[in-house]
Amino acid sequence: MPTGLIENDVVALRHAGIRLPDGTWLFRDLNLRIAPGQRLCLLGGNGRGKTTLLRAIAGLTPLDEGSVCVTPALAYLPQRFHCLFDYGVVDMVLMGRCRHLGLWRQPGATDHARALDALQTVGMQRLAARSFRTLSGGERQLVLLARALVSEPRCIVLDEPASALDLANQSLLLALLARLAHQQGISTLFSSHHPQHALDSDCQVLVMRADDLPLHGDARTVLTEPVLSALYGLPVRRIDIHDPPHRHTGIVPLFPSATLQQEPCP
Ligand SMILES: Nc1ncnc2c1ncn2[C@@H]1O[C@H](COP(=O)(O)OP(=O)(O)OP(=O)(O)O)[C@@H](O)[C@H]1O
Repeated sequence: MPTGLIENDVVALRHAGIRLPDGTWLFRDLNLRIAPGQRLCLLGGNGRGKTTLLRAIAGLTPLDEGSVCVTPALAYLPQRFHCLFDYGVVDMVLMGRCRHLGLWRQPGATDHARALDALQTVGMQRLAARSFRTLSGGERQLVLLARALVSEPRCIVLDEPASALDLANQSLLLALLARLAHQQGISTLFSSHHPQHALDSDCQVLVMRADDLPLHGDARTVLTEPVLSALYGLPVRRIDIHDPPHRHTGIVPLFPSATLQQEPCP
């Protein structure tokens, strides 16, 4: 077990803090434990520190205070991925096998089969013969998710994984993360600008607020209308929708521009 992790936890942050170059703290005294199969959605406005926190958990940004311990089997999906070389899609997915291959070993038939399986899981098997650089933003996000899957992770850290996905693929992503959690005990931490994703996934949330401590807890409890309205600086309503046998909660932001359009021109 890696030093600093308690029981089966895959992530442990203790009194974690990161300071910006101007001396202000992006977050401070943050304590967080992620257990196997736990899903945590990070919410917060632009520039609140979601990417920075996820990068710190992935070991890519150092903390200025406190400590972070993570499982060695952690996969990280960045918000944007610039590919220096012209890799094929399957080669890109196979990079996820590096940890299992060791130095100088080429991926074998089993690794290739796993890569194709993972592409199928994310609905991207039809792109197997393409160059990664030629893919659209959403296709890239899904291929990088396949790369994370073949690494056999215990925890996946995803920075806005749905930012380029259409509604069907957002649904596929959320269902996949839930399945990974329930069937394989894989934990996920993901950031989003869609509180709906946290509610629909019935997961935990960490709400990163300006000038206040983060709120942490069950999405359905934490994401009240006052909390959402304060977070985004505009009125936000929660609407319960009963679509038997399912119950959904919709999040509706009341954009001022919508009301302006209804006012008669002077
Ligand atoms: N190297 C840096 N130098 C100065 N400021 C930085 C640096 N890196 C990040 N920041 C600032 O830290 C803040 C948090 O950035 P971060 O990318 O973590 O926010 P975010 O919540 O992921 O935002 P978004 O939702 O827009 O992606 C931003 O104000 C950003 O400008």
